[in-house]
Amino acid sequence: MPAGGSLWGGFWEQRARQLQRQVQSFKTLNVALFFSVQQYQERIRENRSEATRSLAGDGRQQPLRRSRYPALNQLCQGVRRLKEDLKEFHASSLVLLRGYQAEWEACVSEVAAAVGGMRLDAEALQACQATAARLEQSLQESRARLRAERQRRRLLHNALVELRGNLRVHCRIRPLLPLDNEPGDAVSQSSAVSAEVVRAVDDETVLVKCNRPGHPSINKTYNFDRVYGPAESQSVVFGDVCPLLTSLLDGYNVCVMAYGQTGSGKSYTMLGPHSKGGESHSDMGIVPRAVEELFRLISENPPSPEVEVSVVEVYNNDIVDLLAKDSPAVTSGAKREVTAAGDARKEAAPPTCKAVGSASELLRLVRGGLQHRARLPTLVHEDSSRSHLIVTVTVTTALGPDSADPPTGAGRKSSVCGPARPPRPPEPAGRAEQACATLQLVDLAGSECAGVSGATGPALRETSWINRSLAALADVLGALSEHRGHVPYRNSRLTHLLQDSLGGDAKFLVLLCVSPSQKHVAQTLQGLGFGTRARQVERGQARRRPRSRTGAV
Ligand SMILES: Nc1ncnc2c1ncn2[C@@H]1O[C@H](COP(=O)(O)OP(=O)(O)OP(=O)(O)O)[C@@H](O)[C@H]1O
Repeated sequence: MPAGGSLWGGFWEQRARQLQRQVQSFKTLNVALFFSVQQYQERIRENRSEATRSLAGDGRQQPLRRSRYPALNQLCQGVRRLKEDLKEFHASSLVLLRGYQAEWEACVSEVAAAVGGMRLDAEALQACQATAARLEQSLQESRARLRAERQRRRLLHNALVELRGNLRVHCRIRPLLPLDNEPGDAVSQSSAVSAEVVRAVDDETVLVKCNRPGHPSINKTYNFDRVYGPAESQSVVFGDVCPLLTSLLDGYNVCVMAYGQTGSGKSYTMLGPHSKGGESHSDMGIVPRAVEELFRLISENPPSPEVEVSVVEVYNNDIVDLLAKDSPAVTSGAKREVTAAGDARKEAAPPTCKAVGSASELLRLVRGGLQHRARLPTLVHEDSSRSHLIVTVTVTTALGPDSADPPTGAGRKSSVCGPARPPRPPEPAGRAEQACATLQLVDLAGSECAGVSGATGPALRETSWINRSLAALADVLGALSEHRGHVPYRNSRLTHLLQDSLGGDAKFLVLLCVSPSQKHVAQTLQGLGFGTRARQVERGQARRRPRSRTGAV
């Protein structure tokens, strides 16, 4: 309770206000209760009057109920019928259901049987796959064996070739080109494939298969030491020439000669697509590649040998010096004639022979010489060579005291090895020995049929000389293969120039170029025949070409 009198007064005032508020709320509650009581009383009254009304209505409805009995009866009968229908429906549904169940069970057993069958199939498939894998493996093994056998056979064949005289024939089939289309020939124009009648069966076999209406059908195979298909690159072809350069530096004469009809790819193979240079490295022909490889080998094996080059062409059976640029005769258009080494007629000058110190220097000279080479567009080839081109690279190497006649390739990175030969007797003291070897790179003019090439006038004379010199070449090879006592080298300037390589002791590679086209099939058969005859030549083993510093070869 508060302590002071004023505090007491405040307390009671507050208390009085509270009580007044309570009284007020009780009054409000009382009024609300009053109204509720009145509402309840009102509801009781309403219920009473409703009950009275209901009792009165029940008395009125008795007759109505009685009138509704028949309808109720009908309704009951309808319900009964409905129940019976329902029962029937149930029974028929049951029958259907059983039928469906039987069908389902049959399906299930069919599926089970199929699954079982599939499992068996899968097992059989697995067994087949296992067999296929075994067969694949044995195929791989057989292939590897075949490769090894081929390699062995090639080595044996190489040894045989060395023994028979180092003359190899490689055949290159060029791709089909637009120039192979025969004017007006619907077949070859519409289908390049049908016009392709020459193909490489494997890397040693060429197949010629041709059925032309009105001509006897041809189906013939030819074997060579190596066959290049149309897709084989310049570098692949050079890969087989490359080892010969090692032999050259070991003192062996080497000759690589491209033979084939006009437009068959000889210049492409030997020089590249543009003989004037500027081609991409991958297109480079054998001449630039051989020159680069030669100087690469030289740089790896010091001391450097002396290298000289001469470039001549045989044109209309005249030997023309293509390096004699300074000659007024050449600049004025007439060409200077020279003679083959060993020719009895001494009145003609030997070809210009230039010393070179690098591959680029040598190639510059060759390209310069090529600008003077005789060329002419013909109906068969728009840039046809009308002369035989002979690039001769002479390499003179000083031989060490223990280097007399080693097996080919000794001391070099790679080589085409011949069988070992007995050592030569030692040179007298004080005489340094030199190996002087020549590399002849020959791009022959193409054989051609005057009627087909459309040659007339001077061009016809060129064609005639080309064909005559190629016939002379075939005669020489024929005489060599038959071991005739007389070999007609002097029937043509070409064979005379190549005498050392053809009948001598050089390592000789003939690159036989052929067109795959049906249009050229007759010339192709002639070329393949030439290659086959060349393979029959046996010349004896290649020998190194040593000479004393003072003496001649
Ligand atoms: N392997 C090849 N791949 C692509 N094109 C080639 C191939 N061989 C030759 N050719 C093309 O075929 C055409 C004829 O080739 P090439 O000039 O070498 O013939 P050729 O035998 O030297 O003819 P000719 O004896 O008349 O001079 C050229 O356009 C050349 O580029």
